[in-house]
Amino acid sequence: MTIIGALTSHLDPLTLLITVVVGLGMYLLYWSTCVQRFSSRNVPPYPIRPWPLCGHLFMLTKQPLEQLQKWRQKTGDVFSLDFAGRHMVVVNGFESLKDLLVKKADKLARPETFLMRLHGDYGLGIINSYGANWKEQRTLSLSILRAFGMGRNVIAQKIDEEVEVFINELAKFRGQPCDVKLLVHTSVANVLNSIIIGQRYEHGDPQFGHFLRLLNNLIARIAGTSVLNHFRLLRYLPGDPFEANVLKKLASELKSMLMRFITRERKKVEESEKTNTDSEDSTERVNFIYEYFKEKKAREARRENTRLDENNLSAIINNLFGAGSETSGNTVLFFMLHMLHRPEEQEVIYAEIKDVVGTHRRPNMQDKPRLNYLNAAIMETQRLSNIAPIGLQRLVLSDIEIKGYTIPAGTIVMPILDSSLKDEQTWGDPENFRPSRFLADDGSLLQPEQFIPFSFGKRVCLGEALARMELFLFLSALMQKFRLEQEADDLPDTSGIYGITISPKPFKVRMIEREGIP
Ligand code: HEM
Repeated sequence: MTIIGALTSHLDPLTLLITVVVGLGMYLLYWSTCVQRFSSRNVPPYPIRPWPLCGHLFMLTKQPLEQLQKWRQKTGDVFSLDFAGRHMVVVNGFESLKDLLVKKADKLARPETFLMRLHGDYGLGIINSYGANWKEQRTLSLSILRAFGMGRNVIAQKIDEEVEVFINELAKFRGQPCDVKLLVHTSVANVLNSIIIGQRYEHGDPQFGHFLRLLNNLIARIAGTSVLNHFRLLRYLPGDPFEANVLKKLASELKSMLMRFITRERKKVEESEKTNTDSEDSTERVNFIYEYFKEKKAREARRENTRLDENNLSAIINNLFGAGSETSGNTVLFFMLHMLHRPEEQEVIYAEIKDVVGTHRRPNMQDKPRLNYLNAAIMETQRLSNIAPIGLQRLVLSDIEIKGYTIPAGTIVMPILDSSLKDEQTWGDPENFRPSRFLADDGSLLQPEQFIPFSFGKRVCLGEALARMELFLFLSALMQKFRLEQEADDLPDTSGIYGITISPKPFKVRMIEREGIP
């Protein structure tokens, strides 16, 4: 719902008038101090004069990336925007992004959003925290995930279990046109279930279905409430026109579901301590929550000062599900879309798999270094159809210099990852899907430093290794087993829909089984 729609349908004329007058007065007051504050400093310029009250906010609604690129051409790599009185700075281009995200990383935190305030999780977990707490939570989370990926590689095993179900479910369509979105997202969420809570669910399980609906419902509503980040007064409007209370209810239901798993695993750790039965081989034991508690207990036993606790753990689980399901799922879907557009690329990938792996077994992680064309096609999907093109925002803690401009403390910075992934000078023809750009003349895989779909610096995506493994195992099995064919004469569009991440528009595909694949 638009602001105007929400205001007019929920307020009587007098309240509306008072709201407008008070809002305007506050804005003018803010604006005059804002102009004074910035006029004396070397801050990045505006590309265009901001509108009263909302600044540039509503100039960015429909195709934000395209608009940001137009402004970049006019103003340069680094420019300012005004979001309802809040100073924002947009940073483009590989060198400026590196300066910001790698060299100046210590002077950056995350800004608090309305949603974080609603959840009460600003400063908790990984995504929304910074400083010492972020460091402790991130370091432990990463080391748990790394340990799962080492030796017998529990993560690869868990993904492979899910891949088998995924492939069998796809085969059930028997080449009929199907919308695979739910299947893809369910499979990817199930990988996270296995890793985080230690159990997977059957597709169609009512409890899992409820969890997925909650998560999707929550994610779908977040974009609608983002206006509240900038117009704080609107939070107090009667009638909940932006559904903030619905969001709060959904979030607390999700949290209490997760708390049940947290309690279960805490009890398991306490039980195993009492009975001394913590067997290394127990696959049931291998889950993120259990390992987190085990480490918490160990630090407490050593009387270390630790911030490991249930509030941080619950925030981390939210972070992992929030950041880890849509992202990988949408990348799988974009890959399928690009394959539909390019039957000839499908045949190259299939021939490579047939040559390296054969058709008697599914590809595994040992095959990955030898399936370079497939790896290049996955990278090209992530470059061209990046699901997080605007990156994650930063809050500047103390003044920094980028490209000769001063970005003052308190500013929110938007790092535009797409500006590196689609840079014409780097890629030549950035708008074309051309996997061979990632291959050297001898067929080996290139890793250009400008390829940053997972961002870079100390805040680089925590799930990068997991996501790469998922993408490889799901997509190699998919390309080995099926040829993808379009449903109708018109090929589905490869452009995305803006939300929390970029997702493909709904499409149908025929999954045609190749001969002789298990
Ligand atoms: C194709 C899949 C994925 C892509 C493209 C992706 C991309 C990103 C990007 C661009 C960021 C922002 C980094 C920054 O702030 O500069 C990020 C952060 C993060 N991602 Fe991912 N991600 C993916 C999958 C995953 C998965 C599978 C997980 C975990 C299960 C995950 C967990 C996280 C977390 C926890 C952060 C916050 C890191 C921090 O603030 O320290 N991501 N991701």
